[in-house]
Amino acid sequence: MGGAAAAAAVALLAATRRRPAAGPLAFLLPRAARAGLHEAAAPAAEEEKGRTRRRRRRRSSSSRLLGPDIPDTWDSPPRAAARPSPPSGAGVDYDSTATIIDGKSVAEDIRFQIAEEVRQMKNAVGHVPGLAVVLVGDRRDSESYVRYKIKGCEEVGIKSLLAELPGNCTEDVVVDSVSRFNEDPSVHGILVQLPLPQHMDEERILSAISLEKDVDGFHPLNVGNLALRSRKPLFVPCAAKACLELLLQSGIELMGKHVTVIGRSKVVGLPTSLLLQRHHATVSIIHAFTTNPEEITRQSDIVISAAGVANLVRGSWLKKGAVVIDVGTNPIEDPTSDYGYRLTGDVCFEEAVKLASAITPVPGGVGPVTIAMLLANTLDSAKLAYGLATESPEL
Ligand SMILES: Nc1nc(=O)c2c([nH]1)NC[C@@H]1CN(c3ccc(C(=O)N[C@@H](CCC(=O)O)C(=O)O)cc3)C=[N+]21
Repeated sequence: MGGAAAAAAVALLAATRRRPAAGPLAFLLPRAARAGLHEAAAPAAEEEKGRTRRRRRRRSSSSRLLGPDIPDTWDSPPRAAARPSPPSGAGVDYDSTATIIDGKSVAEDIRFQIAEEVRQMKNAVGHVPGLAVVLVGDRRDSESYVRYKIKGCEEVGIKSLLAELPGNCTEDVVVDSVSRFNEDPSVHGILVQLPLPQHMDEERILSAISLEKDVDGFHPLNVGNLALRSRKPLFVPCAAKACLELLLQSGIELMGKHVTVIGRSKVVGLPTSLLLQRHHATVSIIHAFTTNPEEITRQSDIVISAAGVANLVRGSWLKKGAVVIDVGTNPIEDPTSDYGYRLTGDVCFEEAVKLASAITPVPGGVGPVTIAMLLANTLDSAKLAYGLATESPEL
């Protein structure tokens, strides 16, 4: 190592040591992770900010949710702050409360359309789509989500199959169950409900799902194709699609907007941030090691929270007029409710509703649309299987 490189390495080490072990969201982490592990700070490379780019549509066929396919063409030399955008909703009276984005009715419309397509499929090929759900263990929240999924299938005429396995079964038993569904031609989508019991290797079980039936979109090839803008994944994770659907249907501009995604899970945070980049948003991702989450979030035009922490996002985290999408579904003990608990989001709704220009409630926001997107992915998979798809993704 040369002198300069060695000096740089020492400086980096020193900087690393100076960093606190974890940021304010560290309570999200298991104890072991909090104690020592931490990641390199992400360079705040907001390259696109303030620069103009030529907008040219190359291909009109890319589907709406995957975002418009526009090349990154940089003006040279870059002009700083070329497009100062006014604060979104400027001039609006913020004493008035936010528009409540009605996920239930969006989901209903999507289900109506899916039901019609399922009928057409049955007429054309004599088959309906099939969804298999694998539920391991007896978590109450997982049991309710699985119930919603099966009810959704019934409403649109999709066949559903449920494999319920005990929490103490072996990984092999789960993989066998997945393999049987892989081979069943009446099954077009397979979903293994997460989280799995701690002793199980999630990656092994999820990679047993065949790519063509991965309606959750968690297969590495689907995630990779989502990340590569020139490619199209077979399936995009349902919650990410739900967030984009709600933003697009609410007429919210994404191109060039600063969006903060709180959480980086494969179920929500990661795919949502990738999808947003395909829509040309400038994306900040906040997680348990982020040192200044409140500051970053307060600069955002749009905040999407999927941290799984009740009341994490307070009013002080939001810029006036921001759009808030709350993906959190946190079970809170409530003896007065039917199942002994109720759901609450990540966002302190009472505070946020006074500042935001639009906000999704919990329940009745992202959740129902997520289920509708699962049904949509299952329908798409069946269309591919029966040769009814008009547009084939790249593999
Ligand atoms: N392999 C896998 N795929 C998933 O997509 C997946 C998962 N595992 N594990 C858990 C999370 C969570 N999730 C929800 C979906 C719908 C509602 C939903 O419909 N919520 C209603 C609930 C209404 C109520 O209970 O009061 C609402 O928000 O209105 C909630 C949560 C999917 N997930």
